[in-house]
Amino acid sequence: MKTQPLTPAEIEHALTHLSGWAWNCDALVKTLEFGDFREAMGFMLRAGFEADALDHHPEWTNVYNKVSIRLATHDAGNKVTAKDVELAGRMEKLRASLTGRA
Ligand SMILES: C[C@H](O)[C@H](O)[C@H]1CNC2=NC(N)=NC(=O)C2=N1
Repeated sequence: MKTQPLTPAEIEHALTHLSGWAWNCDALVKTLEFGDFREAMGFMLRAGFEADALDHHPEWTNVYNKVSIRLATHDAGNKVTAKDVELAGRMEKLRASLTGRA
């Protein structure tokens, strides 16, 4: 998998498949909202295992039912790579399956 930074055009294209995600010129970012703290923790546990399996780890914070996520690749100068796009996609699938929302 490509680990050099993606081009702006590649990132913009990836975002068309990642509903609610934004690119802040360094990272892919999104704040996810769950029904309650327990549901947010369920997401973090599952997403954490996915991240570890990919050997690619998010920066994230949790406040009650919200999880704010920032995805960038340290090994690529803290820029967005295909690994960030892959992890964002896996997180979206998990979020949809846990919340029942598309
Ligand atoms: C040695 C190990 O593969 C690296 O440190 C991995 C671990 N997790 C990582 N996570 C993220 N977000 N970026 C990285 O460059 C990265 N590198």
